[in-house]
Amino acid sequence: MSELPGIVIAGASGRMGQMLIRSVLESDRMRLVGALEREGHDWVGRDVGEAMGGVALGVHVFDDPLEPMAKAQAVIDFTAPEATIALSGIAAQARAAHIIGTTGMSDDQIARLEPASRHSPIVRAGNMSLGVNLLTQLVKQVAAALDEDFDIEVVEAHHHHKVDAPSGTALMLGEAAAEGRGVDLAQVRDAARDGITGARKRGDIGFSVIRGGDIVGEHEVLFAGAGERITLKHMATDRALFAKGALRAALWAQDKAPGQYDMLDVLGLRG
Ligand SMILES: NC(=O)C1=CN([C@@H]2O[C@H](COP(=O)(O)OP(=O)(O)OC[C@H]3O[C@@H](n4cnc5c(N)ncnc54)[C@H](O)[C@@H]3O)[C@@H](O)[C@H]2O)C=CC1
Ligand SMILES: O=C(O)C1=N[C@H](C(=O)O)C[C@H](O)C1
Repeated sequence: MSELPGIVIAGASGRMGQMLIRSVLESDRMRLVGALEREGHDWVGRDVGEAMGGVALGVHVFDDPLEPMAKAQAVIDFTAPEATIALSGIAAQARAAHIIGTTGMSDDQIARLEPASRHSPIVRAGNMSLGVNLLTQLVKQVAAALDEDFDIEVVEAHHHHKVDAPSGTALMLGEAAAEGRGVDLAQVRDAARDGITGARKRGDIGFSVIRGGDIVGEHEVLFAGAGERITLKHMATDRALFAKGALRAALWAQDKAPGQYDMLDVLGLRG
């Protein structure tokens, strides 16, 4: 019988990193072969189980990805944009799938993933949950059915530690709305209202951002017309759902050709 796919978790000590490690350990379809943290982090060199406050697992935390990646069939990466770009090159060398949950990447940074995707599959999504990915398809459908008499607004709320805005999910939802309407999001995006902004521009897609407490992730797309409003909403109450999607992507990617994919591909939702 062939061995279970070996998984490396990047950003091991983070909110998602720890959730992902627990999820891999609970899975009977994959095995944890390594953990990564940034250079200088106090987890580097330690057993990851002990660093998490539990029993030793015989799996160590590295700051250099080369050694753990040599044993990996996939790396699951919820870190930060520049860390993700650097890791893409090493995943490509190892011919391992790179599952990217990191958000806040600029268009230039996303373009820098392309060389790696010629050697191994990359699955990247601003939100790995089934619910949000289904919601993008509903948003696209509603946006296609309504004209610009309906103003589209995306509202998101997250915990006070989050460093990027609008969230990756809000941008996915904005992209879905723009696609449904047949416009380029970059041309209609309005994400910075403050002061005397002037009246809302017809056709714009607006973004509002809330940061507070321990909110896991809430997203609402509002279609506001004259005398009526439609709202489509998703609420995440447990980070486990993002981890579940990421593990599913890691398994799905095992027999895929090099290239760039997203969770619509993984979940078979592309419409
Ligand atoms: N796509 C999705 O479904 C989801 C995406 N995210 C995104 O995942 C990212 C991480 O989120 P959190 O876990 O909440 O943040 P966090 O700040 O708790 O964790 C990030 C971890 O990455 C580590 N890191 C930074 N540079 C590194 C490097 N070069 N090598 C290895 N590790 C490095 C940090 O030390 C930290 O432990 C964010 O971009 C967030 O928006 C979060 C939840 C769901
Ligand atoms: O940083 C987070 O926590 C989350 N980030 C993702 C995003 O930017 O949309 C996904 C989820 O909402 C949680």
